[in-house]
Amino acid sequence: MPPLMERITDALSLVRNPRTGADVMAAEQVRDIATTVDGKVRFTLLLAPEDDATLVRDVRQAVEQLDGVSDVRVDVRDPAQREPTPARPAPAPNAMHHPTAPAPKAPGTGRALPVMEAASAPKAPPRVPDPVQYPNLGRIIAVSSGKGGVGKSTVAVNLAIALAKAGKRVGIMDADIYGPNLPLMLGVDAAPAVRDEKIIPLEAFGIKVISLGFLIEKEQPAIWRGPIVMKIITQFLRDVNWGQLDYFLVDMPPGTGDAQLSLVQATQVHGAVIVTTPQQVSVGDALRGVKMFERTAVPVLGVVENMSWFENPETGKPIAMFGSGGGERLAKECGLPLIGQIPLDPRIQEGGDTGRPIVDAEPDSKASKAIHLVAERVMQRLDERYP
Ligand SMILES: Nc1ncnc2c1ncn2[C@@H]1O[C@H](COP(=O)(O)OP(=O)(O)OP(=O)(O)O)[C@@H](O)[C@H]1O
Repeated sequence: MPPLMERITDALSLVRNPRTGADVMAAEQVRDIATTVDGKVRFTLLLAPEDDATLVRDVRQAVEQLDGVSDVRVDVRDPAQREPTPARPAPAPNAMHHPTAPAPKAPGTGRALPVMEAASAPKAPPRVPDPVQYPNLGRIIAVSSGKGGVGKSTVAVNLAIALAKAGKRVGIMDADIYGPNLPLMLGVDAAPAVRDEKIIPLEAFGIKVISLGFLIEKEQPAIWRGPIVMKIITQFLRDVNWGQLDYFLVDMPPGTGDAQLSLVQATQVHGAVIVTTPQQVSVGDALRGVKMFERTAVPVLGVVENMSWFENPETGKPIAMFGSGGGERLAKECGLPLIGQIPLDPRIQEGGDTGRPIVDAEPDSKASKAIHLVAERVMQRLDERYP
């Protein structure tokens, strides 16, 4: 049977708005679909004043009749209303914490996010939550990039392992909710256990890791937005049993969207690392990222240029494959230090695809050494800022 989320979206695609004749999925009238492990489904329906209210019943019925669905909750919202900002989640435990809640399902059998019970559309006026301190997480570092595909996750994972190899206690959270790829890169993919109302992170290469990829059904459409993103991030910070860490890395989605804002609203981020590539002619995207962190009082620790050069296997000389100077230009323009240049190395991609990051697989490679250098500089910059 296809995953529940797919069946829900398929069922909703058959529901037509009598006023427009369009199906509610194609017309983007349904938002923020969330499921729990025990079959509770919740979503928002945008219902304009001129729409027929029977649409609420129709969408509910379409989902209720699906196998495995135990409860359906439809939050109706006027599309003219501004998207609500969630109030800070109440400390009270939600579905995931319920002692009788079933454990997450095994991998590949239709996992669902065990977090959505409390994800109600707030009735109170929107307010921005106060950041919460999580002293057990140590220094919180956001690894970010202006664009996708520059190697941000690769840098985050290898940096985390390099810090662990330096004797630090390290955790990493995949906030790249639109394309969580830490499970693949670290070769771990299982539904984490829940013990004493906390999620137990998985461990790989000496680091603790949690990813939405462990919890959602595969191929789930990327429709996490606004309030739901905030919920996920808060739960990953608060409801995962991280133990005491020295460094907590957050692999951000590219750009400056919901997740970036949610993270800085949810907690104090001690520093950000911006990953870029040499060919980034225009530094505009990355610059916007830097500005966003600065606006939210998150110090940017530096710029890492990835895929900086390629070593000619015959001569051992570096070749600038993709032009040069992008990282330096960005660093200069933002008044930031360039804290590392990582070469293009096919073994990095191999390591990413096979779940054996290069810092572990090829510790003596130039790429690994460059990453260790980044780790040292990150630690140093944080020590300077937070003596
Ligand atoms: N220095 C490198 N040398 C060779 N391949 C690399 C290097 N850095 C990253 N890659 C490869 O490039 C691809 C993109 O990397 P990655 O997924 O880390 O990028 P990203 O910026 O996190 O992308 P997105 O945000 O879109 O997920 C991957 O296949 C990765 O293995």
